Amino acid sequence: MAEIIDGKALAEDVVAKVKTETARLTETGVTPGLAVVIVGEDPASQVYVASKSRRAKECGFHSVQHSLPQETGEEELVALVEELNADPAIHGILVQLPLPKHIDEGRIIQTIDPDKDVDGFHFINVGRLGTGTLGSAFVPCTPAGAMLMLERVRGRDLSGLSAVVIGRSNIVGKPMANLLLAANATVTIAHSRTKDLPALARTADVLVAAVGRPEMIRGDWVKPGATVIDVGINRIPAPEKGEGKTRLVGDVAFAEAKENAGAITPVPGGVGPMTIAMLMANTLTSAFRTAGLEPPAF
Ligand SMILES: Nc1nc2c(c(=O)[nH]1)N[C@@H](CN(C=O)c1ccc(C(=O)N[C@@H](CCC(=O)O)C(=O)O)cc1)CN2
Repeated sequence: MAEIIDGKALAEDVVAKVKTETARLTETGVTPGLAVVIVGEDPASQVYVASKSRRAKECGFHSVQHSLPQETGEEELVALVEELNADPAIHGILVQLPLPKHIDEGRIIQTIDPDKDVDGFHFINVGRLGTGTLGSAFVPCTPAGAMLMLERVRGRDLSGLSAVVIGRSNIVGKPMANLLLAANATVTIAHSRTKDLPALARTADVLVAAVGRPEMIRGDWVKPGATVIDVGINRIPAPEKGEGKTRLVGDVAFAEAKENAGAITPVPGGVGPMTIAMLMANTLTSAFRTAGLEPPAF
């Protein structure tokens, strides 16, 4: 039976460290500032943004939230991001995704000052991560959190281990693969066109699922003793809980996979809470850099 890697507990540890380091930085006259921008009324996005703003306050940050209506124009959003770029009290800017369809997401992300891009989505930060220039990069929060969870069971150096990342998104799959490579794992990125995915998954000492398909990765895809990191967060119908009720599941069939895995992250309570904790860590890092100080390591 696998060890369950508790994302909620680890997220609390990260936030506790952010709080301590924020207090230390604030004594020098710099308070970390985070601006969170949301456009529209998507209920899940509203929950995530509220959690981010709440966590930022809890950490002692200067926390600003801009909630814009669904019909906000692209130029208006660009203007807001430029204003935040120029605001010295703001060290981190996060624009919640997805944006409404009439707004070019790519343009908005590239408008964010790379040195305030605490989501790590700007080309400059993608390039820094891709070239292993991690000292100056912002690493996207979900893969950064997933790596901390992995570190708890496998340590920092993954030399000699094979890692398979299922999913090739810019937000999770590709940065995760780069982080695993930077930790010396031998990395394969798999996707919907990969031949015999179950057989490839079974070769992995570290299996990362980031496909966005509920419970696609079955128990017999998991090599005995492997570490399984489930990045998927999918809401599915749960008629057993009552009519119209839903429940959250990952991309991994958890009950089956935990029988084979050595360690596994749950959903909920796994990578999700770590995403928000790492946003706090990235914002703190940005504030330390702005102050010309060495940021704490997470
Ligand atoms: N600009 C960004 N947009 C989005 C990101 C991101 O990193 N940056 N990631 C996701 C959503 N997300 C944060 O924004 C996020 C998703 C899920 C969780 C989380 O804690 N999930 C809980 C379950 C919550 C529930 O009950 O619904 C869990 O897994 O335990 C946190 C953050 C897309 N957009």
